[in-house]
Amino acid sequence: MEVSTVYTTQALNSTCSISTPAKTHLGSHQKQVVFYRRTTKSGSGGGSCVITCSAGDSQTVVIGLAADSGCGKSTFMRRLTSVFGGAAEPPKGGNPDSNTLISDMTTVICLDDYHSLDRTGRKEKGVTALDPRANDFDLMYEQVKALKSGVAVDKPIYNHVTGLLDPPELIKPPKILVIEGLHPMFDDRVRDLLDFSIYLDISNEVKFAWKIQRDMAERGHSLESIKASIEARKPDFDAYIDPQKQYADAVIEVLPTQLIPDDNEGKVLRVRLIMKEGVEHFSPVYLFDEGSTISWIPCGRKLTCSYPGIKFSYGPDTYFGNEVSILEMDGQFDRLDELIYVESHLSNISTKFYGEVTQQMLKHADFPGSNNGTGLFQTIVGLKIRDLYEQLTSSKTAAPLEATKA
Ligand SMILES: Nc1ncnc2c1ncn2[C@@H]1O[C@H](COP(=O)(O)OP(=O)(O)OP(=O)(O)O)[C@@H](O)[C@H]1O
Ligand SMILES: O=C(CO)[C@H](O)[C@H](O)COP(=O)(O)O
Repeated sequence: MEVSTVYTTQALNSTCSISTPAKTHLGSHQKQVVFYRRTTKSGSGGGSCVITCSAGDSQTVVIGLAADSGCGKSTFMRRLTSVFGGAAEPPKGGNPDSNTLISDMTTVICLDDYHSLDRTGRKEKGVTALDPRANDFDLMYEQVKALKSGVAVDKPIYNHVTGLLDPPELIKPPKILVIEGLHPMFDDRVRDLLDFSIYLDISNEVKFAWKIQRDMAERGHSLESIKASIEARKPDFDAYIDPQKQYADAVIEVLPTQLIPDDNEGKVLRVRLIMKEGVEHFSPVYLFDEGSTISWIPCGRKLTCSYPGIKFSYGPDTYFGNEVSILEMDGQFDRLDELIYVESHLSNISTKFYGEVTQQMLKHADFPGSNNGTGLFQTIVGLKIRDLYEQLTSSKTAAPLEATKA
């Protein structure tokens, strides 16, 4: 079923006038946001209008996090929001099945909320949720653009419990907006709104091991049904989700270990942090010496390692034609407090004090991946995002001063 709800865009602390779309001359403090009504099944109720607002000074920094379902987005988000301090919670007094998480600094919205077809609708049309035809990219673009410009929106909610589209919830523009889900970099208009983008690239073998662990243990699914669901999603995953990694500023790639020959357990992981060079406000992390090619086995007097050990690598490379730096960790930590030894050999990690990475990792030692490169690199990317946010916001406040000087 398609949806006939009208989604409005509300201005926060702003004066707005609504008109039909037209070329309008905007004052320097005015923002123009076009919002769309979804067309009903009969075709009525569609169209668009324009809201012109005098928005506040603060602008929202927008981060995109793309990954397939069950690939660690929620875990990554918990690590990221923790870097900014304060716990992230669903909107107070709202829909208990809301997918949104709000903390002092961040609002995380799940792009599943832009499914234009509910579960029955997808079944009727024979499309998966990964298919662009099951998602409303016009609305996603308009609402992310509005939030980025300081304008609140009524965002739809996709209810994962019922499989239905619930009435919308009000989202106010936060300091940092994270859009996480299947398609944050699919639509070029949405992609252009991102200040930084991350792709979690989990290899098929590892994805399968994680899904089995979660869906069999926590959701009572059978091995056969898990296999069937992964297979059914694969063509659309390959066509629409995976290609987004070429646009990401940072990719966390998770592969089976190379330290155990023919390992098929998926417990020990080789994790690669692929960082694009030349991204404004983001300088890649390095090991020992920037730009060199390094291989490092830190096990010994200062780092306890049991079989199969730990190996780090670092160096320049290319990825989808772009220059990148890649930091790799294969293996897992025995003692998390000894991570400080590794941390002290990494540079450009954007910590505010010595040992901050280790402190963050210890704080969330119970999160999945805390003993390997997934947790380590997610934490580092969280710190890099904090740094990017601080640079972006300080350059915005510094701009008028520079203008005065000139
Ligand atoms: N780094 C990791 N190491 C081991 N297992 C992990 C890791 N990250 C996630 N998992 C496993 O994958 C499951 C899904 O993780 P998470 O909920 O963070 O993913 P998600 O992408 O948000 O999933 P969904 O989109 O389905 O809600 C976890 O319950 C855990 O079993
Ligand atoms: O990929 C997904 C989430 O990222 C889901 O498969 C998608 O949202 C469809 O949800 P449901 O399982 O409720 O049908």
